[in-house]
Parts: sequence; structure tokens; C-alpha cells
Amino acid sequence: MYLHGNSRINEKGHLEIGGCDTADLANKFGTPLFVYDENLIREKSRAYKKAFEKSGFSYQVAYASKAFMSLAMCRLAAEEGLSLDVVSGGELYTALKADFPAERIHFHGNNKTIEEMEMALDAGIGCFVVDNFHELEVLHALGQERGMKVNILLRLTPGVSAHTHEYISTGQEDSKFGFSIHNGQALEAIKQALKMEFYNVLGIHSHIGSQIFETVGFVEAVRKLSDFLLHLRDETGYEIKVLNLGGGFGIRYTEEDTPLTADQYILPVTDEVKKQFETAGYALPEIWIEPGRSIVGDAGTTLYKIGSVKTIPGIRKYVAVDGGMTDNIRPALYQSRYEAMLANRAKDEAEEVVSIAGKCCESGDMLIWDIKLPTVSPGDLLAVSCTGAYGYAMANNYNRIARPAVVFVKDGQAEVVIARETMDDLVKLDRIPTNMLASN
Ligand SMILES: Cc1ncc(COP(=O)(O)O)c(C=O)c1O
Ligand SMILES: N[C@@H](CCCC[NH3+])C(=O)O
Repeated sequence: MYLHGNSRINEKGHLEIGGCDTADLANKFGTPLFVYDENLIREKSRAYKKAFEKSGFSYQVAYASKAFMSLAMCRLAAEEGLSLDVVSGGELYTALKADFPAERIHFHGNNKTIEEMEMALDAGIGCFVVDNFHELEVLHALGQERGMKVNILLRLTPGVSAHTHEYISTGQEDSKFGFSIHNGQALEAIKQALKMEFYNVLGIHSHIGSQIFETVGFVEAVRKLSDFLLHLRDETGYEIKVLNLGGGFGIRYTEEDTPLTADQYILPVTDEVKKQFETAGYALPEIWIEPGRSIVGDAGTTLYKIGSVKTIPGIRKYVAVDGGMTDNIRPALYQSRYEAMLANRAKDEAEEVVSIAGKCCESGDMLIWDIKLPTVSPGDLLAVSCTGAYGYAMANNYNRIARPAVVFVKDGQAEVVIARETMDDLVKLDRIPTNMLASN
């Protein structure tokens, strides 16, 4: 397993993260356990900001909170001077509860409800990313009711394919998100928005997909967006102030993944913006990005306890852990691949190929197929790396399995940032109908 950030193997042969021995963490906090290397999250955040400083552009780096959202994460993002991309009332609520500066919150989503929009307007968020004609009407009416001008970006689909899994590719023409440039709806939407009194149209947004390893897709998007913007200027005289290029920067889950550095992702894209805009005599916009996975992904590791081990002679050895698709649905959903190690015997030689199964009543609940590990015993501790993005965030209670705890580790200190769900939590929302109560 690749050791990310502040991880190492210590003298006891245990995996250590942020100065904390993972065997101690498992004993103290139980398993499954999400362990986040706090300093690595901070480093990743700073790397994007440094890249923009080099580019000379004004910018905002908005952490896409869908990747991992919690009060502590919002506090960290605020401390690092990040903005925040939220996509639901729940994410917005969490951000506000954490006292995240409302003016640095951007609200996304292809079907924001009226209640969600009202909540965001009342909180005074920085901007809405308007996704469709319905929202364009409804949000404007809400702004009008309040007599306030609402800051908006319009989300456009530039018609660029991001070369990633189709479920996480969003910039192509056939997408549930945004206004298509190709079919003319983008132009129509912006013209409409510019005429609407209670809108302040800051600019445009495009997000081409997720877990992307090249800059070609982003550069191609910039070209298409620039062409579009020149056409828009010809027709309306309007120039954008903000160009939001979304997120999607890839991370290393396995050795097959070859992510770029923040500089390598950002600078070719800002160069292209400069080239396109300067050639056209267009004032340089502020550039915003929305990284999620690449801020928190490789900072997260999941610790599991190994339980049953089943050998099917001549076929396969299943090693089952005390979590699975309830805390990491990505292998089942996207056939995502992960690396792992025995955290309590990290120096032992890997000698057999096994497959890591979850504990759900579902054959597809497999975390890793065919991984070489030392011969495992029940009670061993398995660490799966790079689970920081879309792991806890997509966790669920299938089979009424309680969601794990989350700890942040740093300089040898560990602190719970999300408590482990309890059995009582699992029935907390249940109600017994009165007729059944009576029959008791
Ligand atoms: C609009 C938008 N912005 C940002 C992100 C974050 O993407 P990532 O986690 O790949 O950086 C996503 C998710 O793909 C998204 O849909
Ligand atoms: N949840 C997805 C990515 C979707 C990102 C949000 N648009 C993943 O785990 O890779």
C-alpha cells in the first residue's frame, strides 16, 4: 500500500498516521474507523492556493463538501481560507452550524428546493450556481420577494468528455446538469438572466467530471467556454467576472493512477484562460475551482477488523471485515479499486492473494478483489488507503449497520470529529403505529 502524507510504518511494524499508531486508534475508538491525516488536508488545500498565486489570477478555491462534510471539515476549510461548495440544505446547514462564512458559500444542485433556496438566501450565501430554466425563474422570484439582488453563476455543459467513469462524467452533452452550449440553451439562459432585475450574473460554471488525470479536458473546456463567451459578448456586450471551472482533479488510489500536482493541474488551465481572453481583448476573470476528492481523498484511511476467513479450494479466499459497502460503496458503484495493508503487521511479507469482503447481505459487497497480503488471522487490522473522499460521505445504513466514527489525527493526537453511530441512533427515527402500540 502506498503511504500517503504523514503515514509511515513504525518500529512495532504498525501503520502510523499523523504520528498515531493505528493499532492504538483501533483499540481506543473501535472499528471500522475513518482516520484523516489533518495536516495532509491542509497541505492539499494550500497547494491549490499556491498554484493560483503563481498564476497571477484572482481566485477562489471552493472545497466541494460533498466529498466529506462535517463541522470539523468546515472549520478546517474556513481556517485554510477556502470557499465551500454545497449541494443541499443539509450541507448548507452543516456549514452554517460550523459558522463557515456565508459569503464564501456557493450553492450547487440540479433540483434545489424552494426551502433550500430560501434558507440560502436568508443566510446570505455568496452565490448560487443556477442549473436549469426552472431554477432561473424560481430563484429570481425569491430574490424579488426579498428585494435583493442574487449573485449567480450559470452552470454550462461545454460538451467535453472527461475520460472517466460515465457515472462521474458530467461535462458531456447528455447530462442532467447545466445548460448545454451546443444546443443554444446556455446562450438563451444567460440572455434571460441578464434581463432579470434581481440577478447579479457573476459568470459561468463548468464541471467536466471527476478523478481526471490530464489537463486536456479542462483546456478544451476553457476553449469552448471562451468561444461561447465571445459570442455572448458580441450579442449582449456582457463580460463575465467569474469563471468557475469546477473540480475533478484525480488522486492516487492504486499504482495505475497518475495524478498531477496542483501546479500541473492549474497552471496550464490558467495559461489557456490568459491566452484566450487576452487575444480577445477580454478582461481577465476571477477563476474559481471546486476540488473535493483531491483535498480529502488520500488523507483518509479506513481501519477494519478482520473477522471470518473463508477458503474455497482452488477458487478464492474471502477475508471479511467489519464494514464494507455501508462505509465505502465506491467499489460496488464504480468498480473502484483500492490498496490495503495489514496495519498491525505491516512489515510481514505478503504471501497470498485474497479478496476483501464486507459484512453486508449482498454478494456485490466486496471492497477489494485479489490483493496480496500476509496470511491473515481473525482480529488482524486491515487499513484501506485513500478512502477520504466519497467514503463516509456516501455511507449508509444498509442492513442497519451503524456508520463508523471519524477521527482527525495530527502530530500524535487523535480527536473524534464524527462519533460512531449507536444502535439507538439506528432506531431513533422509527415510530410504532398507535394500533400496534395498543395491541401490546
Ligand atoms: C459541480 C461539481 N463541483 C465539484 C465537484 C467535486 O469533484 P471532485 O471531488 O472530483 O474534485 C463535483 C463532483 O464531481 C461536482 O459535481
Ligand atoms: N461520488 C463519486 C463522484 C461524484 C462526484 C460528485 N459530482 C465518487 O465517489 O467518485
